[in-house]
Amino acid sequence: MSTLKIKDVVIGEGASKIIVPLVGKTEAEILTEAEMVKSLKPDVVEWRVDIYEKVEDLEAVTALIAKLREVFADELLLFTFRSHKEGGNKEISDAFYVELNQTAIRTKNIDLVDVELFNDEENVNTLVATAKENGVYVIMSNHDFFKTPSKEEIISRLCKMQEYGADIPKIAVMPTNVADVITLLDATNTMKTEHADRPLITMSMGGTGVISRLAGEVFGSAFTFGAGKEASAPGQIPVEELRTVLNILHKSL
Ligand SMILES: O=C1C[C@@](O)(C(=O)O)C[C@@H](O)[C@@H]1O
Repeated sequence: MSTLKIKDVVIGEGASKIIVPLVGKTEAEILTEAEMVKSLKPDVVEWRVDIYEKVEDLEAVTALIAKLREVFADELLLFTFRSHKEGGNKEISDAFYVELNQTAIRTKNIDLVDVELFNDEENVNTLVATAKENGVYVIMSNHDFFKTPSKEEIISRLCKMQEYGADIPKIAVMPTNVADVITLLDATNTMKTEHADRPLITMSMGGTGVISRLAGEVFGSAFTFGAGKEASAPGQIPVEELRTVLNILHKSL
């Protein structure tokens, strides 16, 4: 597996890097939250644009991206529209999903964009191509908020993301028992050692899955999401606590 360097962040080496989501609804809330999140010194800040009240207004989205870029001049900025079917807040058409993400990419004010795997193949290809043309990195993602697919299925989805040209494949699944968490960790380790030629992000959500958010350096997840003002998914723990555990693990390895 090779590492990926974006600005000063070397991904896939050392302790898992920390991504903190912004989950405000209004511009004022998002900008206040941004200052608070900046003080937590994240490696990456994820703007969950599906929560923004004006997500359907491309001019408003573009203007807010520019303001977030000013706040996060040094951190990496990740633009994510999480669709309703994958645990997000809003339903939009496929056509608008492409338009929204292309608009964000073309501002060149973001470093990374989230593209969901389970989309029309042509749309996924279009978004990957637009990102590459504009120097924006793609995190390709898939979420199952109800269950954990088999190890083979998890690996097959992550491999499919590599085939699409994703810079960082990502999967988040929900465990219904401890064995499911082990399945996710086992799939991550096998992916890392046998299939992946680039960094990955995996997590098992909810309380039972928290170990997967802490032990990425051991099993092969290059990033972990920590809660800033508020968690954006079940199982995220506050950044300060997360960093403490990541450092303990890193020193032991
Ligand atoms: O895809 C992910 C991962 C996530 O769902 C989590 O479980 O930490 C949180 C989301 O904000 C992010 O877009």
